[in-house]
Amino acid sequence: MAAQAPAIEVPTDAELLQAQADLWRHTLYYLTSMGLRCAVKLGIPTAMHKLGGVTSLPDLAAALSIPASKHPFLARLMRALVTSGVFAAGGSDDSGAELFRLNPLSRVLVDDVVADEHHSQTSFVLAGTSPHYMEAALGMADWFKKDVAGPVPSVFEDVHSASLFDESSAALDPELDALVTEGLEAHDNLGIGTIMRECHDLFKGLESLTDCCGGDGKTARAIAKAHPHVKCTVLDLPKVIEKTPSDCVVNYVAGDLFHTVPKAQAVMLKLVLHHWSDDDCVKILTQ
Ligand SMILES: C[S@+](CC[C@H](N)C(=O)[O-])C[C@H]1O[C@@H](n2cnc3c(N)ncnc32)[C@H](O)[C@@H]1O
Repeated sequence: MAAQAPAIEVPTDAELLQAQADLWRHTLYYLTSMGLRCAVKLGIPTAMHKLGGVTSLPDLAAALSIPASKHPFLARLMRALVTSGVFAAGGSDDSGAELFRLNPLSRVLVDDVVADEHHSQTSFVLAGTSPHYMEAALGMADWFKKDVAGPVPSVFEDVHSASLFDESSAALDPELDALVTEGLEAHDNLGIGTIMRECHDLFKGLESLTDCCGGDGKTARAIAKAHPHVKCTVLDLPKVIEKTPSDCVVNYVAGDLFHTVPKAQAVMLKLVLHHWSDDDCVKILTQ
């Protein structure tokens, strides 16, 4: 006799209403990311910066050349992005018009500003919300069902037959490859000022350091500037090092962290190990 499925526990009305609200939230959550992508593609943070960091909807619509038929939808987008914390509500102006402000998050999405500690993160957003990333995420259920012998490919590798950071991703989509590299550099450069201020003592007494996967060397240069006695070396892939102008502050080495890591008293692995499997991490740490 077939086993009977267990009875489903009946939730209370309050639980059911909460469950329904949560279900809607989780089902449509991707629209938060897409709203952020839309704001970046329209250049909303940069336009707000040029308007003094605070704007009414008509001024924003005019700055972005949004057609009148879409103004009510721009209002919805902005309110949704305030709710998700991308912008801040700015009260209202003398005529009672609703205002929106840049907050710390949207400030790092302002392009075309040259300042030591400003590194626009727009390429990170555009890469992370790109069609290739979305397609990979949509392939997750099929990926789970496939049994594989040997190393398990990531969902991205499974769906696109390409791996991030290597030649295959450049062949898949050169624009995405450039965005990913740019986005990582921007991320790498974002918090270095804070790290130098908050973790100053960490580098005391150190004579040499290798920044493994150190990209364009911004982090290593900041360390060398704050701690001139530390001899800094950057290791990254040849395609990254070839594009990095050499300087007299940091030593740049092109290579693969699985094969060689330039010798130093300390090795920095910032935002590296999460990308690899446990076995690969052991290989990296062995190096
Ligand atoms: C996510 S990692 C680390 C980024 C950086 N340290 C940071 O904090 O943002 C990205 C960097 O790793 C480099 N990379 C990827 N695979 C590598 C390998 N096998 N050997 C050396 N560098 C590699 C990439 O070229 C890229 O610059």
